[in-house]
Amino acid sequence: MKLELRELCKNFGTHQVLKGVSLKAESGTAVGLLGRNGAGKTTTLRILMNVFPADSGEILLDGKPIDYQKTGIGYLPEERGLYPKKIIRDQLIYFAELKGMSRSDAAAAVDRWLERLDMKEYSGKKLDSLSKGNQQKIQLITAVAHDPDIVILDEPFSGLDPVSAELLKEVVREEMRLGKIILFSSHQMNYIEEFCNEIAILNGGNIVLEGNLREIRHRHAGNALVVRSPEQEEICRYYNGRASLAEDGSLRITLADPRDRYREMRLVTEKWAVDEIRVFEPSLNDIFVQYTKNQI
Ligand SMILES: Nc1ncnc2c1ncn2[C@@H]1O[C@H](COP(=O)(O)OP(=O)(O)OP(=O)(O)O)[C@@H](O)[C@H]1O
Repeated sequence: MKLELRELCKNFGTHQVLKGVSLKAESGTAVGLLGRNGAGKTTTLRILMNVFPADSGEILLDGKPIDYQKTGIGYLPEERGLYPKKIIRDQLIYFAELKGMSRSDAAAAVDRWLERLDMKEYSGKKLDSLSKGNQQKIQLITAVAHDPDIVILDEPFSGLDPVSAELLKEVVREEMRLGKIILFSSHQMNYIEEFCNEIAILNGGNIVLEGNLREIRHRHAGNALVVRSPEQEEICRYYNGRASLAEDGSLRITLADPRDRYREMRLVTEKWAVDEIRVFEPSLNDIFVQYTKNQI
C-alpha cells in the first residue's frame, strides 16, 4: 500500500494553516511528522482521518482517492477521548464495533490486546481509576484493535514509564512488520529516530524537509570530524581554533572544506593514536532546529 497526501491546503478563517502539504508513506514503514507547536501536524492528520476535509488537495491510496469505507484507520489522539466513567473492556468493545467489527470479533481482539499490553487485570475497572500512562495504553487499544491499514499515533509516548514505552515500541514494530502504514507525530526526537525510516518536517504550512532519515542525516553531515584520542590536547593545538571539545568529551574538528574529510581523517590517524574517528552527523534534533527555527 502507498499513501499519498497531495498539496493539502487548509484555512481556519483567515489563518492559512496548510499551504500545500504533500507527503508519502508506504506499507511497513513509519513516517515521523515533525513540526513546532501549531505547525499543522494535527490538522494534517485530522484531514487524513476525514474528521474534516481539506480546502483543496487530495489523499490517494495506491494511486486512487482514499475510500474511507474500505480503508481502516486507527488513531491515537494527543488529547484522550475515552469515557472516564465507563468500564474499560465494555468501551473498548464498543469502539471496535463502531469500526465495523462484529461483537464477538471485537471482544476477542480487545481481550488479546488487554493481555498484550499487560492490562487484563484492569478490564473490569472504570477508566478514571487508572493512572495516566495506563489510560494511554487503553487508548492505544482503540487505535489498533480493529486491525487498521493505517495507524496514526499522535504523541503516543506521553506519560508512559520506560517499561510501557518499550512495550509500545514493540507494538509499533510489530504493526510495521504486519505491513501497516504508521504515521507518527511527536516532539520527542529520540522516538522518531528509533522508529521512523522517513520523516517530514512541517513549517509555516509547508513540508520543508522530507525523506529517508538516514539519507537526510548523511546529507547534512560532513563539515566536521568527531575524534576520540588520548592525544586530544595535541590535536587541538595542531588545529588551532578549528577543534573544540564537545559535551560528550570527544573532539570536534571543523573542516574548511567538507570534501577534504577523508584526507583529513587519514592525516589524523597517521599522526596520532586514535580510538575513534568519524564524520560528524547531526542529530535529528539539530536538523529540526535548523529547519524550523525561523517559523514562517
Ligand atoms: N478547529 C480549528 N479552528 C481554528 N483554528 C484551528 C483549529 N484547529 C487548529 N487550528 C489552528 O491551526 C494551527 C495548527 O494547529 P495544529 O493543532 O494542527 O498544530 P500542531 O502542529 O498539531 O501543534 P502541536 O504540536 O502544538 O500539537 C494552530 O494555529 C491552531 O490554532
